[in-house]
Amino acid sequence: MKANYLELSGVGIEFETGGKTPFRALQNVNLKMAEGEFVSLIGHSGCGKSTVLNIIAGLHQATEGGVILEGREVVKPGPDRAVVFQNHSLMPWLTVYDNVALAVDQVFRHSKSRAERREWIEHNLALVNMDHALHKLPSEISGGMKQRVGIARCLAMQPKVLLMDEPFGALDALTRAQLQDSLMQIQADLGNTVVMITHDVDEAVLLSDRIVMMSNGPAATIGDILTVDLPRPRDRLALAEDARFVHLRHQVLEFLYARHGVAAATDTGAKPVSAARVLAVEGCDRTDPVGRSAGDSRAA
Ligand SMILES: Nc1ncnc2c1ncn2[C@@H]1O[C@H](COP(=O)(O)OP(=O)(O)OP(=O)(O)O)[C@@H](O)[C@H]1O
Repeated sequence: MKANYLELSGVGIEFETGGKTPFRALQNVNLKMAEGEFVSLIGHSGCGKSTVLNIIAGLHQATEGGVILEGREVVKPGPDRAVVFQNHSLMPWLTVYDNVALAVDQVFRHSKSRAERREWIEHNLALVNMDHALHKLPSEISGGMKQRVGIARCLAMQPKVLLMDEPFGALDALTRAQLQDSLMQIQADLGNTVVMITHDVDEAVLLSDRIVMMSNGPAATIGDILTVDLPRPRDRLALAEDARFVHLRHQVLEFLYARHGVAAATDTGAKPVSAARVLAVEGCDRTDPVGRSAGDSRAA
């Protein structure tokens, strides 16, 4: 396993706003990831998580600093980095099989025979338990199933890094839990290097090796990094009662609410809400969507 497999050094970005002053979204973001590591990005809405992911994906260019993947600078998108978005991005006119085939043909047209590609597509759909629906159209399967196909499509490209932008954010709690378990199993089997954005504190602790907690923007940066040293495989039911899990969860909440309370609270001079209060209010028994307003359609 390579230690500095993916490295962000001194990453900053300014966006043109149309006015005189550009908007500085990120400043001095530094992160080194090992091969096979699972890292979650968490932070309040609008702090810059997707921007970090897009810079790693090569969809945005950093204004300062840069990203090195396996010794090479990332300057544009490439098949070595696959992105899973919150809402599946399947082609509605293609079957489940053909949606995955599109990506597989692009990457393996010259290196795998037609029969090998067919086997590979079916194998990846089996990994996410979707091999029973090869010939269905996206409109004929559920939201969770579509998301499974999106994940299979990314896995089938054998990317060096899997980038996931709130992959389970739009799903109901039961489907989300099933997909989290599938993802843990797949990562245990394949050893993928994963960067995942989430607003769900429990999800971050359950899935990650490390949780990167971002400060509020503008000029957001990494505020702290929490190592999740819970042994694998992880069982969600057992962990719910596990003192270490509860402690890690509390540390994330402490960062988000006590140390980096929402901007509205600090702007008005009010004290940020304490993690203890959040836990007390929520009864400490549920997932904590971060930085979502009541009107936000993505709220869990
Ligand atoms: N292309 C762009 N042009 C101008 N500003 C942008 C652009 N993309 C992002 N921003 C701004 O940069 C900041 C970070 O946005 P980003 O989408 O990365 O946040 P986020 O943490 O992923 O938010 P959320 O959790 O709500 O998805 C925001 O203030 C956003 O308005």
